[in-house]
Amino acid sequence: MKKIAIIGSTGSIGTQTLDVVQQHPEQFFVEGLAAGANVDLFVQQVNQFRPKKASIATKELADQVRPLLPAEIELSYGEEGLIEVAAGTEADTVVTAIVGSAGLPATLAAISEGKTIALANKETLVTAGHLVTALAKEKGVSILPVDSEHSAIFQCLNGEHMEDVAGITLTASGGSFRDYSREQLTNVTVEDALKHPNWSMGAKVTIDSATMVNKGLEVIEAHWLFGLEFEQIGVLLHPESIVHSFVEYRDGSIIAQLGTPDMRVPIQYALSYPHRWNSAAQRLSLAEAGKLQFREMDFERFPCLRLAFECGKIGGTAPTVFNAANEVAVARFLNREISFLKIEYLIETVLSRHEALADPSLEVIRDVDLWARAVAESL
Ligand SMILES: NC(=O)C1=CN([C@@H]2O[C@H](COP(=O)(O)OP(=O)(O)OC[C@H]3O[C@@H](n4cnc5c(N)ncnc54)[C@H](OP(=O)(O)O)[C@@H]3O)[C@@H](O)[C@H]2O)C=CC1
Ligand SMILES: CC(=O)[C@@H](O)[C@H](O)COP(=O)(O)O
Ligand SMILES: [Mn+2]
Repeated sequence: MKKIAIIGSTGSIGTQTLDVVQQHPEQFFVEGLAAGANVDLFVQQVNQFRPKKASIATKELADQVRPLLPAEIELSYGEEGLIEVAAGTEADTVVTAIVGSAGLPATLAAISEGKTIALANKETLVTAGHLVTALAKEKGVSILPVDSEHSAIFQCLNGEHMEDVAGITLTASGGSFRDYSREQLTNVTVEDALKHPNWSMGAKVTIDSATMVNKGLEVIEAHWLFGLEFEQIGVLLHPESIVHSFVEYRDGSIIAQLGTPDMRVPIQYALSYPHRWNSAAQRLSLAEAGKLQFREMDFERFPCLRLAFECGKIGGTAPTVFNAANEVAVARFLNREISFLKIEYLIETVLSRHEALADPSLEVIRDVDLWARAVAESL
């Protein structure tokens, strides 16, 4: 039986992780659940799964939910609560389903305690990939990808030798505005941006998908997860999201992973690895799919992807700034303070004011992250 803790249990990845748990109740014990502000769902989850420890975003929310939870459950809150759930239980695996670099301290704490990480929270690897991977190496901890593209690459690498890898290609749906010209992007709305063509996901990653920031974050995520140079990582537009990504080997062979777009499959694989279990996901019929389309990525149309590659290659604090500026820009767009196109303007402007620092400590990452957020708020 696997003991798991989930940070971000009330979100899209968190709830689908609990779906997987419900499909295979004999395989799991839920040790810890941490949520943000979705009180109703948090109370329901804690009462249903009876973790030993639970956490919610603030003291006020914790006071509000305490009477609604079984007395024996240890309830905490805030960043310390997240750390308690991620690192302070008997869980052997922590699913990082929280959004944003807010997940970094709890992820580092979980790794310090030797817990396997099922990583959905890509922002932690973007903002501090060198620290996360170095600590994981030191502690002998595996970081198993949940992100669909990285799960695909992980599956395609199974049993192979890294020195035989020529390169990998991440597929990109193109997001909500795939076929819009840049001119057409001028007046798009939040509602339009939230309509992803293939995946049902949280708001932030859906907007990231429309700006192509998501693929940029994923390129940097792949660099850290698989130890590849940025020159070995490509991106291809694939509107159907059926080929989840692929690896090219030095003999010219390409190995791809395919399936219908359903996050329960990569979530489950991170938890069942190295085994595979039954899944309720809809089966893929290639005959029904008929044609699959692939197109070259247009870096003029999607400048945030170009910026992400540039930041990844510069390294140090450049990806930290890219990520923090984007988090603020997306929040401001969702809050209807700025237009869609201003997201990329904010990222580019904040980056232009930053001189990247090499090999930053956690303290420097925190300071730079705060600085970038303040600048992005002020523009
Ligand atoms: N959704 C998807 O299909 C995919 C997502 N990912 C990645 O997975 C991560 C999660 O995405 P997704 O599930 O879509 O996001 P959601 O917005 O749906 O969920 C985010 C979760 O994090 C919680 N949360 C947010 N801030 C805090 C905080 N400060 N303290 C505690 N909990 C917090 C939320 O709590 P609450 O709702 O209670 O406020 C919620 O449970 C992201 O990094 C995303 O890029 C990767 C691949 C696919
Ligand atoms: C499901 C998943 O992994 C998302 O991160 C996905 O990648 C979004 O799709 P696009 O970024 O390709 O639009
Ligand atoms: Mn993805």
